[in-house]
Amino acid sequence: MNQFIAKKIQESIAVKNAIAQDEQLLNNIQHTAAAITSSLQAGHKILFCGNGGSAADAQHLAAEFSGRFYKDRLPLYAEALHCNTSYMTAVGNDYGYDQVYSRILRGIGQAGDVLVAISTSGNSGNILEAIKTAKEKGMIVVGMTGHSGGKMKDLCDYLLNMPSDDTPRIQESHITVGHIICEIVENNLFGA
Ligand SMILES: O=C(CO)[C@@H](O)[C@H](O)[C@H](O)[C@H](O)COP(=O)(O)O
Ligand SMILES: [Zn+2]
Repeated sequence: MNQFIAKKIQESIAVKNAIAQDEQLLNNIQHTAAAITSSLQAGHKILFCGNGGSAADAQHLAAEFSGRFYKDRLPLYAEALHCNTSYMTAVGNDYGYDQVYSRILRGIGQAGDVLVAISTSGNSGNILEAIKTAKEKGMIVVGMTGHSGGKMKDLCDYLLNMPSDDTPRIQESHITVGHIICEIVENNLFGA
């Protein structure tokens, strides 16, 4: 059993090592942090969405911005879109689950806001609909996906496609990269 556990840990490390050696992906992470910084500086907001574990990741990362990360500093405007269960159950029930994120974006999304769309497959219907609406609104779209990017591949302004096809390993890297982006943005806005 310990061998199995050690193998899983090595697999998680291998994905992170591959990110650290991928100059293009590192550049995309850097550019994403710059875009989020500029959006917040201009008074816009950062909205996150995902399903299952990626909803948890969306909520986790939004809270780093809106609550605090390393620094005791002003709060930043960031939200995860799934947190109102009355909204999610009503819109899922009345309009269909594919509409749950696009509908709220139609209400609150504004040009210049950033949507961080998290999907390991890149193929979840509600995430694809959210991206479509965000683009119609003039929002900036950051996609966090697995290696192929799925259908999200050509729809995002910034694609952070983790070099793995294994859902949990992709999610672990999304959180690592998300934390790094939070740290860069916090340093940009409040000093290193
Ligand atoms: O956390 C996990 C697996 O680690 C699951 O809850 C997973 O997030 C769900 O199956 C999602 O529905 C997968 O959707 P996606 O990442 O392909 O968009
Ligand atoms: Zn999971």
